[in-house]
Amino acid sequence: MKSQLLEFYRRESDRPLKPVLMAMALSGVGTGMVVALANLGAESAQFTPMRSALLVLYVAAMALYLGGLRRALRGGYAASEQALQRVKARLSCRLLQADLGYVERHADSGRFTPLRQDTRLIAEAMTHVLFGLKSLALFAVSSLFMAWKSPATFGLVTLVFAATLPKLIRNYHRATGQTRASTEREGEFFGLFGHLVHGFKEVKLNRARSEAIQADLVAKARQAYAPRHQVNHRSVDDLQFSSGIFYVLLLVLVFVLPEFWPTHRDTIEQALSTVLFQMGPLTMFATTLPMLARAEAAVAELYALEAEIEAACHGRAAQEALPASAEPRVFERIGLHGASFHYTDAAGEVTFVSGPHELEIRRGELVFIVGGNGAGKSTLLKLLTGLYAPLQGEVRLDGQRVEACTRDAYRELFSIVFTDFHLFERLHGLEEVDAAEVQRWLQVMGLERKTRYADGRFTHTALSTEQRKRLAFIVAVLRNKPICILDEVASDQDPEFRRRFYRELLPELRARGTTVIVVSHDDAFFDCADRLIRLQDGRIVA
Ligand SMILES: Nc1ncnc2c1ncn2[C@@H]1O[C@H](COP(=O)(O)OP(=O)(O)OP(=O)(O)O)[C@@H](O)[C@H]1O
Repeated sequence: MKSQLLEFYRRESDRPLKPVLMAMALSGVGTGMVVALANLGAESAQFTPMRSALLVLYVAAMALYLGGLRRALRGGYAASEQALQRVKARLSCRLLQADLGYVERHADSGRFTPLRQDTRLIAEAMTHVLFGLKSLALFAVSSLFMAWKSPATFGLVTLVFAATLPKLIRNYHRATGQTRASTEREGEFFGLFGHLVHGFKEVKLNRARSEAIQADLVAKARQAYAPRHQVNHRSVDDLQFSSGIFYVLLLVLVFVLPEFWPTHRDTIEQALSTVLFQMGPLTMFATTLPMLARAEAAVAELYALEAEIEAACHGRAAQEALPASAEPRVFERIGLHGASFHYTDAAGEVTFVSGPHELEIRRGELVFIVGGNGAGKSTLLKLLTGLYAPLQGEVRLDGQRVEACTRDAYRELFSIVFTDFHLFERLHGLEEVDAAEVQRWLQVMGLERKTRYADGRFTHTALSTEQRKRLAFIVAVLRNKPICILDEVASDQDPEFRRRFYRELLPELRARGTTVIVVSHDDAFFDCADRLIRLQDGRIVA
């Protein structure tokens, strides 16, 4: 039986798994020997050389048990933690290489919940793997003891065990499949739960919406529970079946066999104690199976997510730190030449086409992109900045086509504040920034009494939406990139700030050599731009 879980630990960790499993198996053997030797020792109270030998063996078995357990648990936990840390790091690094479209499609869908939930399950599963193995080893030792004490009973137990095992294995595989189905449903539940948290204000204000969401959440939770419920039921059935069959066996041994086979009466006590001795590990093993099935499903889910992210990377190699020389710091012009992009819906139908565009922006320009809502301004920016690869045509930097292999470096030209900007907790990548410079910008933006900059972060970010947008603007400016893109940064700011933004801040940025591209609806300030680019229905019209 091939276990994806064991394969996962083996593949993802440097620590060899075999010695860990071996140590746990030996620990199980040690436990079995301790119990068997105690049984043998109890047979006679006389001090004989035989009893002394048993005592020595008992101490050795105890050492085997304790030593094996320590080695196995320490090694096992270390291997599973290392494996998970490696997979989490790999997945997050690969996600950074994935297409923006893929992340946009799944951002609110709960698709990334396996990273949190499944990794926890896999971490916990190591304990179940090890104790399951220990139970099997213990079962094997007790069987040997039984074979020695009562070969007939051993034969009977082996027969029963052989008849039971295929059913347990079949159920184990079925449980793995059903747990995966349940995980998918759970992802949908967490997706909706994320929406609830983000849209909490709206939900709070509207009873009908709140009730509908509640009903949807309950339905999704129930759908996730249904397959898991079946798995749980079957595991209880399995447990009942495997222990029940042993009780039947006991019944046969104690009440039936002696009637037909009188000599069996002499060994009945021994047989009885060894069968009872076997029941513990077997029951323990049966209880670990559902947990292992869940972890197997979690591994499959995690690798499926990785394959999906990998596909969204389109064969791009894992990113190594970009050499500073690869980052274009100086340019003369960037442009779109016949470049177009489109969105599709779930059925693959095109829902919006941006382009084809002919556009060139020169170094030092202050350009405004204008147009109605949904005209395609943000999409054009994503195309221009290399966040979306053109589906047709090309993006050029100083006349050179930007290829898949140079797109990462090309993107380094830009710092951007999008309309749906995100403020990270720390100013990642700005560790060397001059604190006095940050303070100066906080003053310029009228935020000096609202927050401070310390230890690589703004001390207080629970500000109004527009104040947060000003912080995002500061971060973009501090990045000091050749091109700064500001998507509707000023649209909802107060009139005085808006005036300063268009009349003072933008010219200041241009004066220090930054090319500035601004998306704006503020027609009162269109005169500030060197050039207007007007969009309508995804096309540049002027
Ligand atoms: N990630 C996306 N997936 C699918 N369709 C999208 C996506 N983003 C935008 N669209 C669609 O593309 C069209 C253009 O959107 P875009 O955001 O580029 O317009 P915009 O001019 O920036 O709008 P606004 O002024 O309202 O911000 C819209 O019809 C929108 O529904």
